[in-house]
Amino acid sequence: MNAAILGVSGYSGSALYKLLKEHPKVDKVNLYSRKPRRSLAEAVTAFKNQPEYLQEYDPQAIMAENDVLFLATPAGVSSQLASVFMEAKFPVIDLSGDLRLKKAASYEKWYQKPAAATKLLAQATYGLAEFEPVGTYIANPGCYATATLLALAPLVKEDLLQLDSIIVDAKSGLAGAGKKLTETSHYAYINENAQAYKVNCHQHIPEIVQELQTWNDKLEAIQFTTTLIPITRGIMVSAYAKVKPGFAQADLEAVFTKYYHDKKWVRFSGSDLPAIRDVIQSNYCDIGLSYNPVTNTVLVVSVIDNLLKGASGQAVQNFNKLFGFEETLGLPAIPAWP
Ligand SMILES: NC(=O)C1=CN([C@@H]2O[C@H](COP(=O)(O)OP(=O)(O)OC[C@H]3O[C@@H](n4cnc5c(N)ncnc54)[C@H](OP(=O)(O)O)[C@@H]3O)[C@@H](O)[C@H]2O)C=CC1
Ligand SMILES: CC(=O)N[C@@H](CCC(=O)OP(=O)(O)O)C(=O)O
Repeated sequence: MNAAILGVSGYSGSALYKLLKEHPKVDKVNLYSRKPRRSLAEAVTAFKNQPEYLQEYDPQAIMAENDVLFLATPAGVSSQLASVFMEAKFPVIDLSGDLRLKKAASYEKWYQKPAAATKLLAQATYGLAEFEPVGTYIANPGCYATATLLALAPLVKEDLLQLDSIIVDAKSGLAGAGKKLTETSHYAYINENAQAYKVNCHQHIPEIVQELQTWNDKLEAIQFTTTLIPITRGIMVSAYAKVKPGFAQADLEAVFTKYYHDKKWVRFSGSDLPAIRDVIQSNYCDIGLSYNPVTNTVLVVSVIDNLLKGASGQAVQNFNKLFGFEETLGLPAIPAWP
């Protein structure tokens, strides 16, 4: 089987390249770029011993030479590229947010860019791997959205929360912002610092709410804040909510165990709250919870490696599901420690 990547020179594209090169069912990885005729070594110095060249982006050639295309491009790109692949029913796994939101107006409001055509939005499948079936065009979830949705799913699906009380405090390392340098990604700014950003306007808010509403249509909104912290990889989500009367720590743990005991890439640890370090360089989402009977509030902590479970790892998980492979194939199950 051959796999194509557009965007290999970016952070999530590079992580994807490593996974696909080591995947037992992938014979060849073909790389395409808007800046072709470069060796991979020129595009990503860490890959200087790898033989591939970046080829011209040509949808017909991509479909002729590959079985699947991964798009690891920024928002605003795949909305322009998707239609030719959808018309041909050619499998695409899109790491960007372009086809995650079902309503074009919502995309335009939160991303401040023109949306993909409504027909394309309708054909894309939201790819939260633990809960959604795969389609031919998979809109891979956002990194914060993945960690948040996995933290809240059992509680929201079982209707155990006061739904207007959900507050999500999410923290991310810098690799989540991609390779582009900005004012806030200089070492002098990020080092020994923490900064809340995109408060009440983060593009993952509508994505999270859209998915939560498919699970519980009484939910209207969540409070969601993102903070940049001085690490390279990793996301920690702390989700707080008031619990309906009658539930204690053990009851909540039982619900999480029911949902996650058979999920290969979620490790629920009861009242032991996970740390970002526990999942780095793996495809795991680790989750723990603590119920406070004094305030009637549950805290659920979830951690992921944003470049793996939050991007390329979940993309390969979806690839495995799409082609009927074991969900764990080609994915790292041993985190880097220390
Ligand atoms: N980083 C993360 O943790 C996560 C990222 N994502 C999503 O994955 C996508 C990629 O993110 P990330 O890897 O961080 O981004 P980067 O900025 O690191 O990389 C972007 C890649 O896209 C390529 N690219 C940019 N513009 C175009 C274009 N017009 N046509 C073709 N290729 C283009 C770049 O190539 P070049 O500049 O060399 O031409 C580069 O390879 C984004 O949509 C992001 O939101 C999702 C979850 C987590
Ligand atoms: C630290 C950091 O800047 N993170 C990015 C994560 C975006 C992302 O990867 O998600 P999309 O695919 O939805 O754009 C952010 O907060 O926008």
